Amino acid sequence: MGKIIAMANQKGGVGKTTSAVNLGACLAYLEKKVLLVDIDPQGNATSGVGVNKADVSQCIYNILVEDVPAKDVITQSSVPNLDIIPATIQLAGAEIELVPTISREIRLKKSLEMVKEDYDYIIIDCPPSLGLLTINSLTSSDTVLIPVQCEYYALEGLSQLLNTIRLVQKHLNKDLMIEGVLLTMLDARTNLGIQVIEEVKKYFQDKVYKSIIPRNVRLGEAPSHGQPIITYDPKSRGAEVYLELAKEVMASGERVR
Ligand SMILES: Nc1ncnc2c1ncn2[C@@H]1O[C@H](COP(=O)(O)OP(=O)(O)OP(=O)(O)O)[C@@H](O)[C@H]1O
Ligand SMILES: [Mg+2]
Repeated sequence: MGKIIAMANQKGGVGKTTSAVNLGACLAYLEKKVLLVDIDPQGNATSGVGVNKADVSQCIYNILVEDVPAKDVITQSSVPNLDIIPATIQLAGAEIELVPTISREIRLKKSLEMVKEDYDYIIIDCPPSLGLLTINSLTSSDTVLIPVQCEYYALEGLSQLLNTIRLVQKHLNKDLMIEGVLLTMLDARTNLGIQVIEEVKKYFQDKVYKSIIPRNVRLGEAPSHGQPIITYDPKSRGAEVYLELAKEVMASGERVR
């Protein structure tokens, strides 16, 4: 039975997609069967694993709004063991179209239940908002992984996210847990980064991963080649650290079980 992890933070550009793609690809590299779910209309996770959005005939929109079964939408990525439910710009309308529909918060959950058995991990790349798409993701998930960028105001907005998580726990998914907090884009040359690490650790304590993602040029380049870092440049520091993260995620799952 697969573990479903939502990669969420409503703040834009903190490394959600980079982490969803690269954690997913590293778990796949470690021989886990992984499904990446792109639920962001920007579709960056989709193109990040080598799927051309222009060639996508059905995407997550059709699952959420038209009840198309997930298995009809799942596509193979450029990476062995890594499948994807793609997103295209069509999804931009879903947030509004879903408002008057029945069971609008549990549509993704219902759909993923049908394929959960086929995977070890399902990773959902959320959009930068706390709207219905993110609510659907949190409702479907066993845990939420929160990427936090190592910059000034890193903790700003996190109380809103934690509040949304609490509301989802209360009304929609009582078993939702925090998987962990991932520090991203650390520039080790500055004192600021070190201060942010201390601040985030004070707040989230042992929930913070030991693996801290550095700012790494190769990580920024890989998406434009439609590849995760583990295939684009396996020897880069970015690849090493995402592989360490994948091992941490696997180890913590084993502790819980
Ligand atoms: N560790 C890193 N080193 C260098 N560049 C990075 C790193 N992580 C992310 N980036 C780059 O920073 C930008 C934002 O990252 P990403 O798209 O992963 O954030 P996001 O939280 O998914 O953004 P959004 O909220 O728009 O969905 C991208 O251009 C990405 O390639
Ligand atoms: Mg993103």
